[in-house]
Amino acid sequence: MTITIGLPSKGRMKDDASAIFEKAGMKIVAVGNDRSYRGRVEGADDIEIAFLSASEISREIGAGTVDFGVTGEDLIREGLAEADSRVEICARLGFGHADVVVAVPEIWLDVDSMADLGDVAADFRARHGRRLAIATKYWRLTQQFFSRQHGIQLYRIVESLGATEGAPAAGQADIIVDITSTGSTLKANHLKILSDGVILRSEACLVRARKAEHEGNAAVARIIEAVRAIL
Ligand SMILES: Nc1ncnc2c1ncn2[C@@H]1O[C@H](COP(=O)(O)OP(=O)(O)OP(=O)(O)O)[C@@H](O)[C@H]1O
Ligand SMILES: O=P(O)(O)OC[C@H]1O[C@H](OP(=O)(O)OP(=O)(O)O)[C@H](O)[C@@H]1O
Repeated sequence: MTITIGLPSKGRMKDDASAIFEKAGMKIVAVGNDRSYRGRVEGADDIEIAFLSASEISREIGAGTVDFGVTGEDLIREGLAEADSRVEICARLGFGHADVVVAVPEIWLDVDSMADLGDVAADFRARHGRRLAIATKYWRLTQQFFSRQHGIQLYRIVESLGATEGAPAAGQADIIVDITSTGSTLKANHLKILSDGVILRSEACLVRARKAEHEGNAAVARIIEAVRAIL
């Protein structure tokens, strides 16, 4: 069986992901020229590398078209329903740290927690004639956190594909759910994170598609062991 590993082809995780594999004794070499989206591991003919974007990796692992991948936990949990039954997080890799958070305008002085936000959502329609609007690209995580974990049902999600932090000032939404690492984008947009508003602490992970053929496969076990050994 050939084992396919999805690695980031671009973006902030690209270099660190390749470096982890190299450190673990799996040197990645491109097949063909530098712009090729296929690679292999030196000395391991049974491993193939597919270079994909971080969010494609999450999707392909869910579909089982790659066996392993390196991507952010946020993209796994946002991209896949019932993620834990479909994929295994084999290792947390120590880079690509970012938190998915609920942030509200700093001037909402009496809103500090999800309970406070629940109160605001409950009488938002009476006060403003519409539901509380949340700008985000994290639909699934937002719904799980608001509806299932906090019992907040009265809101509307406004899809945002970029510059999410600007949505409240632009009047497109009231609050946001987005990723933050240093916090400087939130600050620049006068937003604050709620005290219990961290939905997920994400980082880059080695993720495996749960497949029957992996059971008892020595090469699969070796890849996991090699990566874990250097962390
Ligand atoms: N400051 C940050 N902003 C956004 N994402 C970050 C940040 N720090 C780490 N990450 C993580 O990086 C991953 C996304 O990486 P990147 O933005 O490089 O992907 P991408 O190449 O843009 O993918 P795609 O084009 O498919 O969206 C996510 O898992 C995210 O959690
Ligand atoms: O907390 P901070 O350190 O300020 O980082 C957070 C910001 O960084 C990312 O945007 P980026 O500009 O990287 O663009 P992208 O979302 O298109 O990757 C992310 O979407 C946030 O807006």
